[in-house]
Amino acid sequence: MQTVETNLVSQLSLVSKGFTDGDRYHQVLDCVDLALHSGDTIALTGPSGTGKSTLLNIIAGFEKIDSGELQLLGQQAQCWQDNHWSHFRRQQLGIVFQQFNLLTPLNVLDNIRFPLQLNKLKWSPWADELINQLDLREVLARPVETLSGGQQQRVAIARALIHKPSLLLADEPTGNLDEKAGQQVMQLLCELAQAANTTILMVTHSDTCANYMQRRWHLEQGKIHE
Ligand SMILES: Nc1ncnc2c1ncn2[C@@H]1O[C@H](COP(=O)(O)OP(=O)(O)OP(=O)(O)O)[C@@H](O)[C@H]1O
Repeated sequence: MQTVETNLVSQLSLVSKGFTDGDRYHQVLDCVDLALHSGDTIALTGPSGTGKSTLLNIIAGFEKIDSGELQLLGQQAQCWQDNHWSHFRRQQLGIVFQQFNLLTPLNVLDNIRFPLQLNKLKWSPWADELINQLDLREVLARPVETLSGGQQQRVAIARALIHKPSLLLADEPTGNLDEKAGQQVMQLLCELAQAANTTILMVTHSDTCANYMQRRWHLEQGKIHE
């Protein structure tokens, strides 16, 4: 009898993905197998251009796989329709994009509480803690486009965490922050992982940040090495 792993958040089996560049095919993931369990915190490292963002985009449903299987919360996600992906992203996922992807007509507070409104959730003590820890209280009324890169990154982190997602995908979440702010963000991520059993897959080029995570996956030449 097949046993079902209840704490399995995502599993990739023999996943391959590539892009066509003119008449050249560039393989980015080559038969990758990996499993993410509840509460796992993983740093994803590897040289520039090896496919780290692509892997996050696949798990978030922004890129389709060429072959293999993608499982999310026990379901075959490669068969999901757009509305199923939207539902999953809204309820289960927090994403910190490399380019932040903030909602530019809105101010900081409206950006941060957007996931709460989508999920019909109330403001919580955790929301206040995020704002304080990320030092955003003074700028809540400011339009996001008037903020510095580091401030925008902190808004993006607050927005990704505010609904306590079961899975957080973060693409270099401390890339624009100074050392102190970067360490505060890493501590927040670890706190969230413990308090809410959130699984974290975080792309980073920083050894210091990677050391905050329990495990490290290195992506190179299409393969993941632990
Ligand atoms: N939509 C796309 N169309 C064509 N090529 C793409 C696309 N997305 C990514 N690529 C290519 O796939 C490769 C992997 O890109 P990806 O952004 O995933 O790398 P990365 O490891 O995240 O890089 P970095 O560390 O510089 O952010 C690169 O060669 C990139 O040019």
